[in-house]
Amino acid sequence: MSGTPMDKAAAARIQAAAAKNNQPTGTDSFPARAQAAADRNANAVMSKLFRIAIDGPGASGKSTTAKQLAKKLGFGYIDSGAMFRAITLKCQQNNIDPSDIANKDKVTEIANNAEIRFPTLDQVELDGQNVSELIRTSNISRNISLVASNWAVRDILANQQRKMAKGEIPGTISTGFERHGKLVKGVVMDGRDIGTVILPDAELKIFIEADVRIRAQRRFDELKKREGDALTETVDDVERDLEARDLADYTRKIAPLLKAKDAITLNTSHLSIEEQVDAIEKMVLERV
Ligand SMILES: Nc1ncnc2c1ncn2[C@@H]1O[C@H](COP(=O)(O)OP(=O)(O)O)[C@@H](O)[C@H]1O
Ligand SMILES: Nc1ccn([C@H]2C[C@H](O)[C@@H](COP(=O)(O)OP(=O)(O)O)O2)c(=O)n1
Repeated sequence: MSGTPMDKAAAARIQAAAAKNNQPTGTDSFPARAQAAADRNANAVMSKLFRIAIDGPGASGKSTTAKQLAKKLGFGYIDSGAMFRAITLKCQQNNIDPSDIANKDKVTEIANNAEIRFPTLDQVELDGQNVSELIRTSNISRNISLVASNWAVRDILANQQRKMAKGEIPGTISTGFERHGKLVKGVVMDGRDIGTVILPDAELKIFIEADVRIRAQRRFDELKKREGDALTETVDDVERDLEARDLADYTRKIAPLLKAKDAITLNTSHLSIEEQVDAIEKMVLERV
């Protein structure tokens, strides 16, 4: 795609200067080269990704919003929580208890060797297997905080998350959208430390919140839909689990859940999914 044409006055000025200096004005002329440089510059601006960092506590609506937003804008999507969930699952599959300090190196090895991919907006793959459903059980949620507070695991995943955001590790593709005649490509990443640690210079940072009872009810409904009569937990159980995980996330020493200074708070307690997606889409359009 070519960039914005130089304005006529600038081209005329260059043409006049070239004539004065007796320079050629054909395809290898200064104006032609200046136009090519302007095009390259415009393309460089367009190839810079618009990065949206979404953080917040569990079941506040981050991933639902991030996915729909990514779909609407044609952006890539990286679910950083799913990566911690996948490592927790892999520990369980290998009978490694992450709470046992003696297993520290084994947990690091698991994280180092785990290949986590997002082939579509809704799919999570671990070592080539679709684990999208397996990672969302309450059992994984209850055991994840030990993995999330392991600095070696965080370091390994942080590295992968930054590479994914740059497109250096294959992820969901950004096709982008047209705005003012330019193609805007981007990526949405959600988690706990995206705006503070992973992408501190993201173009837009959102901190999503919702009342804990509302979050518990939403997560309960989701689990009920997935597990049906097999679900043994009540809304109160889900609320207790969420509170315990929030506490672990807010108080851990490394990369705690924190609202970045320049993040915009969005409370979704009384919003519909469509309203929260539209609100962030509006913020994106205001900035590009
Ligand atoms: N505004 C909303 N109204 C009703 N349900 C919602 C809303 N936002 C999210 N949900 C639902 O709440 C549950 C938790 O949302 P999710 O996006 O998974 O949260 P998070 O990624 O923050 O853990 C999902 O089942 C989702 O469909
Ligand atoms: N960037 C991130 C993302 C998730 N985590 C950890 C802490 C979270 O409690 C778990 C699960 O995250 P996830 O976003 O999947 O959880 P919820 O869907 O919000 O319940 O992973 C993290 O430490 N850092």
